[in-house]
Amino acid sequence: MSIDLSSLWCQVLKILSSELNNDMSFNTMLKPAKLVSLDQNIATVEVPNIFLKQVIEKRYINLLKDILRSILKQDISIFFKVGDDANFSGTGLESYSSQILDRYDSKSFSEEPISSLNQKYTFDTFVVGNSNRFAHAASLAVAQSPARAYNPFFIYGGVGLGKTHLMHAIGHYILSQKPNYKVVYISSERFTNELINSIKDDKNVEFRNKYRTIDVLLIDDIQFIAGKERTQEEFFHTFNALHEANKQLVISSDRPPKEIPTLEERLRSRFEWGLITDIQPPDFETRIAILLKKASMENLTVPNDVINFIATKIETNIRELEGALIRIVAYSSLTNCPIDINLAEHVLKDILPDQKPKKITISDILQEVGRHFSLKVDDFKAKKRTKDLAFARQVAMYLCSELTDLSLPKIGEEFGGRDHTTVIHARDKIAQDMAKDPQLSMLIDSLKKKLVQS
Ligand SMILES: Nc1ncnc2c1ncn2[C@@H]1O[C@H](COP(=O)(O)OP(=O)(O)OP(=O)(O)O)[C@@H](O)[C@H]1O
Repeated sequence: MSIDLSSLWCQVLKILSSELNNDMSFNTMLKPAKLVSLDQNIATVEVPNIFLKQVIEKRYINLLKDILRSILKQDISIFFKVGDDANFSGTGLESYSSQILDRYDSKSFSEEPISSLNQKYTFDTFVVGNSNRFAHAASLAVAQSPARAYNPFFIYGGVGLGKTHLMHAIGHYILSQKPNYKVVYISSERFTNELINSIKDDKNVEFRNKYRTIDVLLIDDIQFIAGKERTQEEFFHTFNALHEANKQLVISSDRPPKEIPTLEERLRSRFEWGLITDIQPPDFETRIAILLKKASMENLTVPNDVINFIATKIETNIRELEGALIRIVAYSSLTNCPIDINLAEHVLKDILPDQKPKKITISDILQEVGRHFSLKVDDFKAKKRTKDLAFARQVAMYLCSELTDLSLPKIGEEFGGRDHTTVIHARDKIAQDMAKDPQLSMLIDSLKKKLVQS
């Protein structure tokens, strides 16, 4: 793509500043960011420090994606990296940038092996609790006997629960015992991009050699290759080559193999050959232990009541748990205020305004969809069946099945006593059409966003 990055970024910032209507957050959070590369459909945005990186990732990534999509007419993934530019220094937060594992350096295809293990992700720094005890024990067994204990080893669990950490820990452990081993950690997204680049650069053979001659392959977020035929095909052969050569494969995903949609059967069954283990969200005691460990690793002094407060507020994502701790410490150092509950409340209120997801009702959905299609709520319940109305009704049924926990018969009942099979048909039809029609997909996204935010 030959695009002038700075003029593209200027355009993005212009739209952003008018969308946000909020000069403060625009000036402090987003203005210092800059677009440093756009490779295939991956944009890399550099930000001055980890604090801004976390805030922008949490709050503005969807908006930025929408804007880039509207300008470039294609879906763009965005990765943030903390810049080492001198212009960015002086914020007092640079020390935190070392925590970033820059997994997404998406240059052209390179034959160099990747050995990007994060020094901080070891078994020593991993806090074991009920939620991850089995995953930890199995990871250790794999690390102690690569390709002999469990192969492949498949770890799954929700966002930010330690899957990547355990994979890196396996890699470090194996390298400490067998320094000559070729251990490769790669995200599935990068694997896909390298494959695309190797095709583009006519380097298929080199790509194959690179991935089929290693001793341990740690591949993260495998759900990303679902639906990507060529990547699945390539990965299938990589998997076979490594497995047949008795090399260790460790795979992570946000869900178990059988729940990954559009994953080829032959891959799914291979993922189930070895051991599958899950990681659950940590309980309160484990959250406290993780915060204490993190504070001591970073030499941070944080009072116990503040640690307790963070552990109470953030229940499901360890990345957010750590992020909250860092934000509180960063805020205190930038403002020279002591770390106490008041400051923690202030910082977390700002960053995590609403911990509890809003409960969305059928009536909310009918009103929102009705507003979009200029229909009255009663129209959805009526027997009338014009083409436009039928489509709006299907959209509303789809949203009801996605955003409420009501049963399908109950949803049908709310739409003028329709049968639950009508709801199933509407739900599946919209889901299938969304996969083919980006405009419909954008419409559903924007309706969802409005419903969640209203
Ligand atoms: N048990 C743990 N002990 C200490 N730190 C942990 C633990 N679990 C997770 N973390 C930390 O939480 C952060 C997020 O973990 P990680 O990146 O491994 O999550 P993930 O499950 O791979 O998330 P994603 O699905 O987003 O890739 C990391 O900084 C990691 O070190």
